[in-house]
Amino acid sequence: MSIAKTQELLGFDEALERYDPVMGLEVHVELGTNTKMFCSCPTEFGAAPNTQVCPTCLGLPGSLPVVNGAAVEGAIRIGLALHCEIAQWCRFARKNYFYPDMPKNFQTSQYDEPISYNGYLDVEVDGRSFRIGIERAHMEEDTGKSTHVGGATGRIHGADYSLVDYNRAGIPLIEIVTKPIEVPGHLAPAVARAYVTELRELIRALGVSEARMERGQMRCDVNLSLRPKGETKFGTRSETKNVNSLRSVERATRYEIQRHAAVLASGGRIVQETRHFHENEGTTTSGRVKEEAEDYRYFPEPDLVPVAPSREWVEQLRGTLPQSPTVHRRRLAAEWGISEFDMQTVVNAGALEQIVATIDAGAPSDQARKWWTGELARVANERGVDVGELPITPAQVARVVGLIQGGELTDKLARQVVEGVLAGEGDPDAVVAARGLKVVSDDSALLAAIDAAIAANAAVAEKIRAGNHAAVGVIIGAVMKSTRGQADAARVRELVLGRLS
Ligand SMILES: Nc1ncnc2c1ncn2[C@@H]1O[C@H](COP(=O)(O)OP(=O)(O)OP(=O)(O)O)[C@@H](O)[C@H]1O
Ligand SMILES: [Mg+2]
Ligand SMILES: [Mg+2]
Repeated sequence: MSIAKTQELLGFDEALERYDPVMGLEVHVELGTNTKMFCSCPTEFGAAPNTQVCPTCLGLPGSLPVVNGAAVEGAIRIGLALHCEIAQWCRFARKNYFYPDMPKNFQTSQYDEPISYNGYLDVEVDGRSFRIGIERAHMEEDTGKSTHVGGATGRIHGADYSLVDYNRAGIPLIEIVTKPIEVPGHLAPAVARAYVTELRELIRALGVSEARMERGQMRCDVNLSLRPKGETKFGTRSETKNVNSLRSVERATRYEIQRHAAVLASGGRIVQETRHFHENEGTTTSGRVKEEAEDYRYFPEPDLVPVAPSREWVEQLRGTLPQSPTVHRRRLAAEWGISEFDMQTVVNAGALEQIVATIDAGAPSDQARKWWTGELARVANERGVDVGELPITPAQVARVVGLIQGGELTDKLARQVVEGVLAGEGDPDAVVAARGLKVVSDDSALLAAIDAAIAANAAVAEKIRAGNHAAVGVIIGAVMKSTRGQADAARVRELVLGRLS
């Protein structure tokens, strides 16, 4: 059943003839610290619900928060990597609102005094570079996680009941907010995706988070507005919350451009509201009318001392920054002998990390690239997920490549092995065994198949005997068919010619 109401859309190109989009991206990153932001609860992913909680992260009376130094360090390193200024002195603030996933009824965040501000990140799309301004990157804590059960939709409206897990409440978050982004409209969705991709690479290079979007370790809010061409004043924005894959960031941006355009073109008004993106339908629906900043009644957190990182510490942390992802990619491209354009294809496929890991597991770089940007990218696209979410590991891909190079699999058989791994049939070797996919390398077995093919194609065999070697393909084809593609074609050719000379 389609849940999202079908909404009038304007064609993408048509929308961009009349309006220019303005975007703002808010990315939340969960830091991979051992303990939470303001208490010493563990942060392990996947623990039984409500087992990693204490009076502080549950907001019980009498509990007091203490700032996690490792989280501040992570925040500063992220700020420095984004070319931000680091505050000499900053405070936490209470952001007040009521929601069941937030036991304290306020979120400890930062408001007008973020730890870092005014930076940028460069991204590349279609061979063009865009500098995305960073407004600020501030520290806060995550909320609990709610699950809405039953009802007609499985969503909060109409659910029978909701469950909440507070293990996530209090996990350190860095919220990275861009300045308004103005790029050529037709590139806006790709630039949004490229920005989140680049940011993810950077966060991983820093080692501060695994930034796995499918685990919610990195989530993006897509703010979007349109303004009539030639106008300078920004239009009213919508804010699509918690978009959780690279592909969805791109799709949500595109959808909102088309939806805004349809509303505006028909004389309607955009209301400032939060929206939800639905992966299956590729649409957004209205969430809640957005609070204004004053609705949150921000005020300085009285239970925490200000954070005043010394300049020596900041400079020392600057010294720990990794090579920028751009420089790192240039080095890899040179190592692999590919152009920067090919490298961009790899990055935009979101496959860089998988390829590096596959090479580390022993595969040559061209083979690793071929699988991740070819067959696996195709399957990911078909399933509507990012390649990193496919149920196959770099080590498994490296094993498949190894089997091809050892002459035990042909390319065609290898694709079936990969299909088996993706279908959950186990490791490559298990799939080979279970599906009987090994190359038939035993000559006597091949000869039996060859003799049968010769007998079935007597006229062709006669031509080959008479010296017409071009006809050999017919016999090879018949052998490949009878061995279900499990023979090595080159070896079959040798044997057929040997038989018929
Ligand atoms: N008219 C607009 N059109 C598109 N983007 C906008 C517009 N005005 C602001 N933005 C962008 O939207 C984002 C707003 O994020 P910000 O965190 O500042 O505020 P918020 O969304 O009100 O707060 P919250 O953190 O509670 O979601 C920024 O990236 C900003 O650049
Ligand atoms: Mg927002
Ligand atoms: Mg925000």
